[in-house]
Amino acid sequence: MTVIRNLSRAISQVLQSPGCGCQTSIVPVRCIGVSPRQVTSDANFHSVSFSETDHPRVLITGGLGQLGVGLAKLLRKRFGKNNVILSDIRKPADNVFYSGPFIYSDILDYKNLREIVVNNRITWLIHYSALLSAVGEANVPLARAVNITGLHNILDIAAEHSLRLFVPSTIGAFGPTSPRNPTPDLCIQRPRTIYGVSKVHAELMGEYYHYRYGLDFRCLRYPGIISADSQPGGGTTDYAVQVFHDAIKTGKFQCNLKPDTRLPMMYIDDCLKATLEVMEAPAELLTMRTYNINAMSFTPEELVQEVQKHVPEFEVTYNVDPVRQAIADSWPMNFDDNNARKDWGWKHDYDLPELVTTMFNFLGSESRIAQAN
Ligand SMILES: NC(=O)c1ccc[n+]([C@@H]2O[C@H](COP(=O)([O-])OP(=O)(O)OC[C@H]3O[C@@H](n4cnc5c(N)ncnc54)[C@H](O)[C@@H]3O)[C@@H](O)[C@H]2O)c1
Ligand SMILES: C[C@@H](O)[C@H](N)C(=O)O
Repeated sequence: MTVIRNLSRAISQVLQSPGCGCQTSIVPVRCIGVSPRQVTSDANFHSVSFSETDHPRVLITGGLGQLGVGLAKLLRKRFGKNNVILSDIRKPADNVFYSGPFIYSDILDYKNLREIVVNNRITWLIHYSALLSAVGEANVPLARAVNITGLHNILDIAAEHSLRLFVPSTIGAFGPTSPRNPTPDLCIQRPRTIYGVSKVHAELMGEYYHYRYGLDFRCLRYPGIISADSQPGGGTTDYAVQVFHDAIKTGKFQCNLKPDTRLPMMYIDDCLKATLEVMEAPAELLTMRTYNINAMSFTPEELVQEVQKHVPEFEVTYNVDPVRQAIADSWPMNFDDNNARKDWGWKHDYDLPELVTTMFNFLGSESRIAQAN
């Protein structure tokens, strides 16, 4: 019995090693790189073999947005600076450029993506490029190209090169006919934004590639993310970041959502921690490939009350943006993330008071430094 237990533990350790993207085969001998673009209907993907001490070689697409730079910092601490490559179509700031490898990559250029993956021996792909909810509604053709066509490129590259692939989804993948309080992992998903539609598409395509081709696809539905040292890229939850900057700069804030609009939110450190944890989770713990994650849920009114504990004279007025309000009214109010907690031990660190204190500590010290210079 002991021998069998040890043997099965050894096999599962091989399957759990960070670089191993294999679920379908117990003995991943070598990579057979077959792309769904190139091949037969019954193709099966196999993993590259890795020694257990190997670190993954990570490529982050869309890395200059709100989340990518922070994720690169976290992953570089864990896997080494040169094992994590940031990429985007924009020009990086000096501090980002000099903090580790950066490369130009347009996800709509399949050949260029493939070249980057091959030349850098990438094993993990974190796909952050996207147009968010509000900017997506302002430019539907571009959102469709980046969020859907771009995703197809990413899926094919990941399958062809046996990568472990992370694609974030969002609370925006639900719509007005979904249960909103709370919203479980599995329920009706009929979003009314191109952003939401593209994210449901990503969830379904990723899961399909997983079951059809053995792609190691992993996906978390993020709530609205709040960060101090990076700006949001044009979403419906952006107000919850701007409020801190305005409280410090002017003591006044104009909110573009109604005071009682409740949405799930999360501090960036929790979001990045969850992303690393799900990427490192042993495959056999994942009973699903797409999980809700949650930390807190609040309205603008509740956030303002918490902000006023730090800036008592803080004033807010409401000037509702009908596009953003309609989007927010169709999204979850509370997120049910019990499956993530049960399967791979997800646990958030920041609640609302902790988040607000952390934001003010960070932004306050930044503005003191700016005043001193
Ligand atoms: N920030 C949030 O609150 C939040 C919540 C849920 C899900 N997400 C998801 O997390 C991911 C990262 O979010 P973010 O807030 O950092 O987004 P962001 O909008 O701040 O950044 C997206 C990046 O994608 C890049 N990009 C656009 N077109 C591209 C192309 N053709 N090729 C390569 N890059 C391109 C942009 O230059 C930008 O830097 C997105 O997929 C988003 O949907 C974010
Ligand atoms: C929620 C999330 O996907 C993004 N922050 C948006 O509002 O569009």
